[in-house]
Amino acid sequence: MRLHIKNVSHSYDQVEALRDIDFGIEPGEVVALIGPSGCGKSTLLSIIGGLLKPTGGEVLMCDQAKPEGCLNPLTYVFQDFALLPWRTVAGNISLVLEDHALSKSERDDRIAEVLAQTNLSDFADAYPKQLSGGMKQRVGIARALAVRPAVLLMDEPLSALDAQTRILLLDEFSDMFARTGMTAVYVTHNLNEAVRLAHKVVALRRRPGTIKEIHDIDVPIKDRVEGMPELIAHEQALWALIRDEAIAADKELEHVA
Ligand SMILES: Nc1ncnc2c1ncn2[C@@H]1O[C@H](COP(=O)(O)OP(=O)(O)OP(=O)(O)O)[C@@H](O)[C@H]1O
Repeated sequence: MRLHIKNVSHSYDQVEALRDIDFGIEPGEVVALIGPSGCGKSTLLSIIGGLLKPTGGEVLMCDQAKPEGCLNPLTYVFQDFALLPWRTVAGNISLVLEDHALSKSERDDRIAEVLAQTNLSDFADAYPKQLSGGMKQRVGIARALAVRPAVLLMDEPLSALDAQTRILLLDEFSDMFARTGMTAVYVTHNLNEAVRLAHKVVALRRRPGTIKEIHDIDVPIKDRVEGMPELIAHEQALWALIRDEAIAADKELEHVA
């Protein structure tokens, strides 16, 4: 499915969060949204996902192409996992399937499939409190994949995890994108994640959030490895783009605190 973010603007009462954001998301493309705190990344993701209606512009689905068996074209992966503690891993995944007309065996097959894809098959009956943060986020990914989305919307999915787990999951995300050719929008503060995962990085400036630059990364995702000179160069270029505003945003937050 191709999306067109067409002249999207959004204001929260007096706060102009986004102004005239315009870009396309092609099928199979991973787009990272980066920029300083408060530049409107999460607002834009919510608008793309249909959780928030923009005060100007629109998000167009330019075609209806969806993966076979797609139950929900736009699906979220949350920073804080958003798992129900009283449900098992399989039960948490089942939750997103229960409102759909699937037989029990179809549901069980889908659950088994996404558990296998996320290396969780042995943990189907575990409860969230028994899992590490990295495992919980794998469940978040499995739950999102269970509906076979056309576009995966990921809001800082690694930011609640410790450094080692981030490295491991970043490798897994990279494998997943390379293997499945999935379309995704990935919000992050972390430029290393952006250059490992994205074909296209949309850098926003703040007050109001506008596009500063759309930066293409033409290294195939399957060939990207940590520390690769091309990726380091892209990361440095992105940092040069947002550095001054990131510092300004940080000072402001310190001041507020
Ligand atoms: N519900 C809301 N009501 C009022 N203002 C809001 C609301 N949500 C966000 N804002 C404001 O809109 C602007 C953009 O916020 P948003 O959370 O989208 O930015 P962000 O880039 O995702 O920030 P961060 O990187 O810190 O998560 C900020 O100035 C923020 O204070």
